[in-house]
Amino acid sequence: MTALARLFEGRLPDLVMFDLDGTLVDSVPDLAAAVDTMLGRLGRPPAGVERVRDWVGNGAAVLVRRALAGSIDHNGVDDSQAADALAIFLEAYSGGHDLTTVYPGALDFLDWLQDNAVRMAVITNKPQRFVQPLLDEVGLGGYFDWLIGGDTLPTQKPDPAALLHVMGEVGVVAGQALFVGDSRNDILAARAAGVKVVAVSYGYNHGEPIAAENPDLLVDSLSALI
Ligand SMILES: O=C(O)COP(=O)(O)O
Ligand SMILES: [Mg+2]
Repeated sequence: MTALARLFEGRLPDLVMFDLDGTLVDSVPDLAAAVDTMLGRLGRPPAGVERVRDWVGNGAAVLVRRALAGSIDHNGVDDSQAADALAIFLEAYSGGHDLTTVYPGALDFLDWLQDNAVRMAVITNKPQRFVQPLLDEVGLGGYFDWLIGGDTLPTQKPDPAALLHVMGEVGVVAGQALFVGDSRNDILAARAAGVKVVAVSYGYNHGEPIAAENPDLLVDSLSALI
């Protein structure tokens, strides 16, 4: 029996919901480039990929505020400057996703789920407008029936609303659904929705080991779930 089937008492889940950044794709090089373009336009020094990696996961507005603060704690950032900076960032990030890559093992797992008629969704805190274009650019455009961005619904992860929304649309109960993610927000959202959660060890999670959040399963590659 596969590690995944063990979580579902011998069968496969009917629905697998995926986080995007840090789980399916390594998007930080493009996000960091857009952050650094924004900082440069404001006359500030670049942040660089390593720092931006720890700031991703709460959506674009929070990423920009963290970049302006130079730290994960963005209290004290001026709201109107943050709004201006966000507009610059969104424009810069619209330039494409040339530096974004699919993680090893992700494509194999998606193909395997598709072959087994498992329904799939992406639930990300990334703004909705970037999700389909990014998936298309990296060759993952054809796998998902539902794409929920950080601004699609009134709340974003760790709120479980997006998971509950997709589960309702598919008509799948919590016990037959799985969430796969890289960060604390993913685990909190999955737990709040009552669904099992697999974490990947290679993602972002603000520089903290995701094992500390006690996922139901922790894998170094999505191909380990096949
Ligand atoms: O903060 C982001 O934009 C990325 O979020 P994700 O990890 O939920 O895909
Ligand atoms: Mg993520």
